[in-house]
Amino acid sequence: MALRGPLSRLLRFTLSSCQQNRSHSVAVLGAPFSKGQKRRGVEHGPKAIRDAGLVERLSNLDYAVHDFGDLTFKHLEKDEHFMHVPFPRTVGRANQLLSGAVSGAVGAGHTCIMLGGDHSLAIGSVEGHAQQCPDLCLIWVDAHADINTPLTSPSGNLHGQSVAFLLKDLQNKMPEVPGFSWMKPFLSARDLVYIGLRDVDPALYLSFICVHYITIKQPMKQRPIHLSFDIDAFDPSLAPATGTPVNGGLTYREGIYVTEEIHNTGLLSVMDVVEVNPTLGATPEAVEATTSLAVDIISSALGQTREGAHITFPKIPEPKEDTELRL
Ligand SMILES: NC(=[NH2+])NCCC[C@H](N)C(=O)O
Ligand SMILES: [Mn+2]
Ligand SMILES: [Mn+2]
Repeated sequence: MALRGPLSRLLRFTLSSCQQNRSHSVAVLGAPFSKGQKRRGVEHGPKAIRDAGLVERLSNLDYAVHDFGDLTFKHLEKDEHFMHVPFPRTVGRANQLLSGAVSGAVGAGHTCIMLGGDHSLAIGSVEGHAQQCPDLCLIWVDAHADINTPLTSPSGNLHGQSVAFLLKDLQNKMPEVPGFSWMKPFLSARDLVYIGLRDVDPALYLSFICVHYITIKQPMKQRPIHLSFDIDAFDPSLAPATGTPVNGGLTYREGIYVTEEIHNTGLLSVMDVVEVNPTLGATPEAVEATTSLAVDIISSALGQTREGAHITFPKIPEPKEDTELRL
């Protein structure tokens, strides 16, 4: 007999791996991968973000931090271009591996932080998340919409196409890309929100309008959130060590505001932080600024506040006689 009513709702709530212990347990997953674009160095992102003190900062926020280390990705030998898209099978395989790892981490009850790597990794990260939480919604913070298809992409780079692999709405616009037969698009455009866009390719203008139109008409409900944060959403003066910087980006305050508000929903389930490329900073300070910014947005998405801890005094302390200032 199928359960109905409050009990079945309670059981569904209790059993959902999307809800378990989320607030106290964080999985950190490194994805040192750069083949979704042509500038090497972004594979050093996970180490650079860890070296900027990530695990310590999260532990100070009272999380049990489980650092699962870095995934090992292979470059596949026979991996010819598909149209003008480089390394399709290598990118597809890397994402398949990442998908399994993210699914495992979410299934085990952790909030998962995925450190990239380039933004093509969002394909596997969101797919793996959706295996556990099919009702997730996606918040994409980025200078770029990353919604090109192989036919519209000016560069061929897969990091500019991740969203097109995920969206059901673009299914009939996508050719079959070798390396991706393990997945099917599953996300609806109404479950996607963009923040920070300012370099949108002309060919994808129409689908972009469609995403926004639907999003505004149907605001998101209480769903697990996948936050995919491309560090180039920030202004290059704040995050210079990245492959495709665009002027006029988010200020520090705007970026922290976004992550604080996402924390306040209590629904953050997976966060990607991608496109930190420590080999592209002009100086060590430029690299340090970018990596510590990455640590700041992760900490803020996990509950660090700018106002400090709230300590409530039962009675407001008053100065005693002998603490008076004597000259
Ligand atoms: N994840 C990124 N940084 N993407 C940059 C994409 C740049 C350009 N729109 C392209 O398709 O090639
Ligand atoms: Mn970008
Ligand atoms: Mn991106």
